[in-house]
Order: sequence, then C-alpha cells, then structure tokens
Amino acid sequence: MEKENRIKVYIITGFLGAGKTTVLNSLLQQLSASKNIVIENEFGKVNIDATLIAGKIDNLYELTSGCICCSLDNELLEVLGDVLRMEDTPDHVFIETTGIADTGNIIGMLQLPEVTAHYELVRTVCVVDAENIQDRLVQQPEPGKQIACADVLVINKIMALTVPELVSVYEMLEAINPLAFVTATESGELKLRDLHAPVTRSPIPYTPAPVEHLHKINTVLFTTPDAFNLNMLVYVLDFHCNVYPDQLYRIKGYVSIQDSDEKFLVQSTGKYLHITAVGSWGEETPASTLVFIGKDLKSATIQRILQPATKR
Ligand SMILES: Nc1nc2c(ncn2[C@@H]2O[C@H](COP(=O)(O)OP(=O)(O)OP(=O)(O)O)[C@@H](O)[C@H]2O)c(=O)[nH]1
Repeated sequence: MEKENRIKVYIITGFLGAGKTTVLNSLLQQLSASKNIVIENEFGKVNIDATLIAGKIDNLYELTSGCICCSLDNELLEVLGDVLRMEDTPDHVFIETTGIADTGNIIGMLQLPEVTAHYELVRTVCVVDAENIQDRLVQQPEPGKQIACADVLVINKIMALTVPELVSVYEMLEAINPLAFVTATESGELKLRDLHAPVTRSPIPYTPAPVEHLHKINTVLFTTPDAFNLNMLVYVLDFHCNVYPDQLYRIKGYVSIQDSDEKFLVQSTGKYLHITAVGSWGEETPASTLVFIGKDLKSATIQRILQPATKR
C-alpha cells in the first residue's frame, strides 16, 4: 500500500472512567462523512462500552478476551488483518484501550513492519479525569504510562475544578509528557483540529509484556435476573463508591428496576454515581449486569453488598 493511502489509526487511552468512550463519540460525530471502524477492548468479559458508542461507525470489533496490551493471542493484529480483507477498507480505525492498558505496548504493535505497511498510527490520545488523576497517579502505575506515551492529552471533566487546580493538573501532565499537545474540556469533546495539533514524538520500542496479567486491578461481574430496588441500589453503590474510592474505581452496566419497564444504565467513576433510565428493553429479557473494576475486589463481597438491594 502507498504510504499516503495507509489506513489512519488513532488510539484512545486513559484510566478507568476517564471519558475515553465520550471522547471517541465526539470524534466519530465529527467524522460522520468517513468510513470509521472502532476496536473496543474491554477489561472483563462483558463489553458495556460497545453499547455506549453513539457516533457513526461502519464496524465495531469487541475484544474481550483480555487486555490487548499484554495478551499473547494477538487479537488486535488479527482484527487489523481482517480489516484489510474488507471489500471497502475504512478511512479511520479507532482503538479504545482498556482503562488499565499499557499503551506503549499497543503503540509498539502498530509499529511492527507488517502493520506499518498498511496502517499509519496518526495520534495516541490520552483522556485524563481532571478530578482524580492526581490520586490515581499515586495509586497505580498505568495512568502515568498512558500519559507518557500520548500525543494528545485531553483533560476531561474540568467543571469540578477551580482554576488553580486545573493549572496544577496541567503542570503535572506537562512534567510527565512535555511533548504532548494538551487540551481541556468540560464535556469530553475533542476537536479534530486539536486531535491533529502538531506534536513531537519519541519512538517507542515494542517490548511485549509477559503473558501473566501485569495489572493489579481486577474485575467482578455481577448478574441477576432479579430487579433492583432503585433507592437501595443507589444507597449501597453510592456508599461504597464514597467509602472505598481507593479500592473501587469503576462500576458500569445495565440494571432492571422494580416496578419499571425501563432499562437503567449505571456508571460510576471515583465517588460519582449516575443511574439513568435509557429506554425500553425492547426484545431483551430484563436482567441486571454490573461490572465492578478495582483493586482486590472479591466476588463474594459484591454479592453480599448487592443482594439486599434486590429485596422489595
Ligand atoms: N462531568 C463529566 N462527565 C463525563 C465527561 N466525560 C465522561 N463523563 C462521564 O464519566 C463516565 C465515564 O465516561 P466514559 O466515556 O464511559 O469513560 P471511559 O474512559 O470510556 O470508561 P472505561 O472504558 O470504563 O474505562 C460516564 O458516566 C460519563 O457520563 C465529562 O466531560 N464531564
């Protein structure tokens, strides 16, 4: 393939709940005239993010058999191969990583000669949750690595910050990655102009991670055919998000609520919890699926916390 005709690839990275899907949706909406493919890698077997994509896409690949940055089976490379065999190849491929991905490894894969022959990695975007990034940098190694290898840093959710706090986040990002273009947003919006702002890059060598999972973060899946009592569910989730923010990083999923025909989306990041009705269940049988992501989470604990919220 001619160099200039290669398929453009964008990586969207950032820690759990930072706003990757929201930024991706903003880009897809601006690129609705082109052919876009999204590759979603979700940490955990159930891919909630895939249901939250709201822009125009021509194909969605969901990679749920592990974190692509350190899984040996090279699912990402297989998908990139499949894309090349499509009759009508896309203009853009967006790769949304898991919140705990070692982005450098993914960049490395995209620099393999067999990949660069057909694909051009244009930008790596790292979305940063302005409110909790300082804590996360202390608690976990992943956010710092994600920031370090990005071309574009998007400081998201800035509404909750004072100006001096925002300046301090900005300075901290600059200290970690002085080469990146930094922009701030209230609502997960990234303008194409900023996506393509000039940046300086240092090459990242491909060093495949060991096979065993590197991350100290785990996920617990809770499913039940029972409907939740909405007040109790809000109470128990809100309580645990506020009391254990250092252990419980992210909750997401869809739930069935007692005496309601609607499907509810549950999302938490840090101490914030949102439970919103998102319409009817349609053909689906109402049931609840919640994914919990955090440090040393135990399935038995999650069961114990949630069971009372299914009582009437
Ligand atoms: N206030 C505010 N909330 C936001 C913004 N962007 C995202 N959110 C909320 O933050 C939560 C996480 O957003 P996502 O875009 O799903 O984040 P993500 O990084 O894709 O999440 P994971 O894939 O689970 O790591 C959701 O509840 C969003 O509604 C923003 O700019 N401002």
